[in-house]
Amino acid sequence: MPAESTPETLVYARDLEKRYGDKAAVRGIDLDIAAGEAFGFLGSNGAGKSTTMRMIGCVSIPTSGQLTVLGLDPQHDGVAIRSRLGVVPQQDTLDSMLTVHENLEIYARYFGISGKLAKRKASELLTFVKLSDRSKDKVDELSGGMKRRLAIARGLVNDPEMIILDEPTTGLDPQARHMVWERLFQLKQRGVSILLTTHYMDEAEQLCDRLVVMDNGKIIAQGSPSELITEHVTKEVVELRFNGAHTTELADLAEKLADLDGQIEALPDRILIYTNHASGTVAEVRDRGLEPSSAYERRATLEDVYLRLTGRTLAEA
Ligand SMILES: Nc1ncnc2c1ncn2[C@@H]1O[C@H](COP(=O)(O)OP(=O)(O)OP(=O)(O)O)[C@@H](O)[C@H]1O
Repeated sequence: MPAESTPETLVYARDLEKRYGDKAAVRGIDLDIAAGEAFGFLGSNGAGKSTTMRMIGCVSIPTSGQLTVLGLDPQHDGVAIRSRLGVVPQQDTLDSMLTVHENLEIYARYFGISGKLAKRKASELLTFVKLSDRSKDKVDELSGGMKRRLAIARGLVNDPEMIILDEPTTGLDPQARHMVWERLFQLKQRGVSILLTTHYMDEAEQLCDRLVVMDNGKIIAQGSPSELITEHVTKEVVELRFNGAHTTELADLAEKLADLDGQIEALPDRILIYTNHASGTVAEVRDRGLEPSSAYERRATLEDVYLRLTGRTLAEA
């Protein structure tokens, strides 16, 4: 165990790298994730989030660098680490031939839990993820959100100290997402550490104590959601839209605002003004002869942080 990794350190990484042939998927990242944290990996497609999670989950061997998980070395103690982790992969890997209850019961056997104990555990977990009334149904009869909750229950079969979730709410409708979030809040309250990847800024803001923003295999920023916002953007944002105006026209309009107190960002469909004094900004815009078709003030979010750091919105990435 490296000197820097303490019993409270769940994940410790230094200069961690993963290459696939010539392609570097993860390019020398450092991580210090403490027990009890909800820790997020935020970034666009191909940023390296899943590859990092796979290394932490001991299913992918790092090409170079240092990595310890729960104080152990994944290359030598993979089995011991995995027995203490819960993993909820991005792809649905539930067994559609089995019932909801059987999925949990049979998965429990991989961890040496069988018989009455496995049945009891499956029932308890179905209560936890609010699927008790569907326990005899086949998995295919569940909605996407229910399947995701079942996958979370399955990841909890071995009472893990840490659960790893790869994009837990991608593709779910808002109500289903909230159900998943609520279960994850509950888990956190029970002291389970949570690692998750997400494309969703609101998810990261809701769930994560700390997070890293990844881009092109590197960590480009890290901190709590509020630290990231304070460090990289202003408190408030004014969003301006101009009927029918797109990239080129908006870039021209943005130039007329260059002397305003704030940073101006022209997107393909709107102009953003980052400022600490949103009130009064729209009047100043009008003073310069510009008439937005809509203007509204909001607080800055992680989406703004991502935009400032990469020059792209996550939707464009
Ligand atoms: N098994 C593999 N073989 C070759 N290249 C891979 C492999 N797995 C991932 N990559 C590449 O590594 C890079 C990082 O991929 P990764 O899946 O870690 O990104 P991600 O941030 O999780 O993206 P997403 O949000 O789409 O899941 C991508 O360019 C991807 O094509």
